[in-house]
Amino acid sequence: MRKGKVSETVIRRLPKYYRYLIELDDRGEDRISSQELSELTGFTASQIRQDLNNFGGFGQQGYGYKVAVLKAELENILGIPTIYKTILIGAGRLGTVICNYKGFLDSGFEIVAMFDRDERVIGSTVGNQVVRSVDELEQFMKDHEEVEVAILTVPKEGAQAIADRLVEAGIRGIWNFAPEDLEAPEGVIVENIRLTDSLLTLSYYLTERDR
Ligand SMILES: NC(=O)c1ccc[n+]([C@@H]2O[C@H](COP(=O)([O-])OP(=O)(O)OC[C@H]3O[C@@H](n4cnc5c(N)ncnc54)[C@H](O)[C@@H]3O)[C@@H](O)[C@H]2O)c1
Repeated sequence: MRKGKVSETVIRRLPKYYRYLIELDDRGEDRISSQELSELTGFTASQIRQDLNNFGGFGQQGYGYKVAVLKAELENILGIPTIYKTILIGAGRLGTVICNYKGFLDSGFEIVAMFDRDERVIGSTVGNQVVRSVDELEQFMKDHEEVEVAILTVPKEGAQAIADRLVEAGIRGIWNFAPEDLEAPEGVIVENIRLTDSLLTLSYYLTERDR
C-alpha cells in the first residue's frame, strides 16, 4: 500500500533493492535484515527502512524482511508482472542491440515492432522483428492499441518530432536514448537515458582521483 507520493530518489533506489533480492532468493535465503541489506546495497539501514515504509513496510522489528515476500512486493511496486507492449524507433546500431537483448523482457518490456525511415533498413530483420517504415507508425498504433511504450533510438535531430507523433498516437511512456530533452505532455512519462552523461561522470571521478 502506497502512502502518498513517493519521491523520485526513493523510486530510483528500488531497482537496486530488487536486484539484490533476486540474488538472495536464488540463493535460497529466507530472510534479511535492513542492516544486511545495507551492507549489500550501500544505503543505510534507516534509509532502507524509510524507503520501504513508503509502501507499507513489509518488515518486522527484530526479524527483518522475508526475502520472497519483499521480492514479490517490489515486483508489484515496480510493475514487473505487467508486460508492456513496446515499439522501437530507430533500428540503427543502438536500436539493434536493444532489440537483441533479451533481458528487457524480464523487466516487463516486450518489443513488438521496430521502425526506421531508411529504405536500406526497412524490411531487414532484427531479432525476431522485420523493420517497418516509420510512415506506418500511426496506423500501427491504431491497429495495436495495446502498445504503451516506445524506445527512441533515433538521432537527436529527429527525436522530438517522433516523440510528438508518438504522443499524438497515444503512447504512455518513452524510453529515450537520443541526447535531447524531449517535451511531452503531463501523463506521458519520459525516461531519458544519457549514456554519455554517465561516462562523463566516470571521467570526472577518474580525473578527481588523479588530481
Ligand atoms: N550507439 C551508441 O552507443 C549510443 C550511445 C549513446 C547514445 N546514443 C544515441 O542513440 C541514438 C542512436 O544512435 P545509433 O548509434 O544507433 O545511430 P544510428 O545512426 O546507427 O541509428 C539511428 C537510426 O535511426 C534512423 N532514423 C533517423 N531518423 C529517423 C526518423 N526520423 N524516424 C525513424 N528512424 C530514423 C536511422 O535511419 C538509423 O537507422 C542517437 O541519438 C545517439 O546519440 C547512441
